[in-house]
Amino acid sequence: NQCFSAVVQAISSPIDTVWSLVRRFDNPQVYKHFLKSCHVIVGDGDVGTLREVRVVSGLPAASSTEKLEILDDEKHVLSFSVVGGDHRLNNYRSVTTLHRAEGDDEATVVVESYEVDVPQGNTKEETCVFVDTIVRCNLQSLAQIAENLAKTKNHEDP
Ligand SMILES: O=C(Cc1cc(C2CC2)c(-n2cc(CNC(=O)c3cnc4ccccc4n3)nn2)c(C2CC2)c1)NC1(C(=O)O)CCCCC1
Repeated sequence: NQCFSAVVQAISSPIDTVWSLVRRFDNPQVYKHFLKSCHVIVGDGDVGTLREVRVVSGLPAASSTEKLEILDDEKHVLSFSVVGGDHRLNNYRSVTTLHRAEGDDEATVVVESYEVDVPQGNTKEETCVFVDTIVRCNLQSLAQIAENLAKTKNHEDP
């Protein structure tokens, strides 16, 4: 019994700027503010890399072990799965894709879809609401950082 959903976020920043943030599997805490730290257990940041992330204190879980499944710099696709940790997100796997916004080269649309097992004692609906909320937070934070980066870059360029 799994739940599937997707979150879409428009970002006023060029696709390469947004991708430079999303593609860093070794440094997710740049925009995922529920994460306190991340360290790579195995690998060099390419497909197959394993990371351990620690969440900020005060949350029920403490850590999660995650594996990079897809990293495509041409198609702007990143996918990872959760393979361990002291939480209840079993068989979580997400795919994040970036798209140039129609008719605006300075804008990007991010689509993050995921699947996860519905935990014992929760409904499909509750699980989607729970995960959608976190993913939406992450993508809103990504938008803020990417838009700030785009401003500074434009400022530097003559
Ligand atoms: O952003 C993050 C960081 C992140 C990672 C984790 C867990 C260590 C993995 C957590 N967390 C999870 C928990 C314990 N509750 C669950 O397990 C859990 C699972 N089913 C549920 C279903 C319904 C209701 C409550 C549920 N409750 N305590 N803390 C958080 C807290 C909630 C804000 C944030 N993680 C994702 C990412 O994109 O990196 C996006 C979200 C999915 C995982 C990947």
